[in-house]
Amino acid sequence: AEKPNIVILATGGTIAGAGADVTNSATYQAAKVPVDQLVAAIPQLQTIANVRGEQVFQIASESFTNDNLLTLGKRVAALVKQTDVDGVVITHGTDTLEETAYFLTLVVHTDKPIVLVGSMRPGTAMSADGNLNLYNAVSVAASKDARGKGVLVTMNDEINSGRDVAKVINLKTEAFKSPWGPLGMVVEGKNYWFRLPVKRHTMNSEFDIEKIDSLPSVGIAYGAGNVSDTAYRALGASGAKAIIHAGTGNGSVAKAVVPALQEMRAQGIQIIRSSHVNAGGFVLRNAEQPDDKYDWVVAHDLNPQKAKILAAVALTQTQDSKELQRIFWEY
Ligand SMILES: NC(=O)C[C@H](N)C(=O)O
Repeated sequence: AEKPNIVILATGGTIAGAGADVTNSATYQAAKVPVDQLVAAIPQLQTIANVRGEQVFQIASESFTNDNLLTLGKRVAALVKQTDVDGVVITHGTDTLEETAYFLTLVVHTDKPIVLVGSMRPGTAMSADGNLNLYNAVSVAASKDARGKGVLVTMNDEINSGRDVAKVINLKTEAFKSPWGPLGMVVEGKNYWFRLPVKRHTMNSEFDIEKIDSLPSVGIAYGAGNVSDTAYRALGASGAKAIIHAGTGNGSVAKAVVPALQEMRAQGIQIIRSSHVNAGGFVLRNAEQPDDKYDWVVAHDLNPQKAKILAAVALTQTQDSKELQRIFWEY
């Protein structure tokens, strides 16, 4: 049988990082090694697929911007339309990998596998995790059984849904978890699936990267004890079209913050309540705050940074808070 054709789009991150010494697992520079070198380091890739690399960016992912998301999204969308491309792998820093994975889930219309991958240690370190993660990513992207499952993330032998996976711990190689568990495992080039995403994604999404040329500004402000409304008001004054409340617990909002959010909603800014609890928040309408009365939106199970991505994408299409809430339930 002919080998599938896989394109690796490289964007930087620790998987392209380099340290001064093999003992440097945490002290290193991200985004140093070019994609051809990453591919050449794993000759076994060519036994599972015809692999070629493209350097899209060379940046640490904490510096990803909306422009980077749009450029990458448009490149992925163009590639998956090509009959000579069977799957796309994206090497990415881990800090915002969960945002890019969700963004692509929302805006790229394809059933071809799109797999994001990073590493927690640079390739120069002892027990570097990048090569195995990348081998796993290519093997998942090259397999027919990965089709139609939405954008995927392969880290630490797990296959997670790009929708809900998040970086939950730093330094450890077991850094990525979904609150609802992995979709499967990849072991020695074979996939073992256990569940499927039910939220709308890729080919069933109403959003399309080919129709999106800019994303509105969406800000995140963090709830904690003794919080004031300063950050919230500053975001509103800076022109944010939506504010994600990274709330305590159930997305609860401190008394000191509620009036500012009511005022900003009256000015047309969307207020979206999410939760910053570590293992996965889940915010319900009218629990903790009267969302119907205030015309606020809840982020469902999306963490604040994923809620930011969905809000930005949704606001390219609607300014209606009820529509926005529908979208938050469906995606
Ligand atoms: N492990 C990593 O990739 C972290 C790095 N700061 C990045 O996101 O680019």
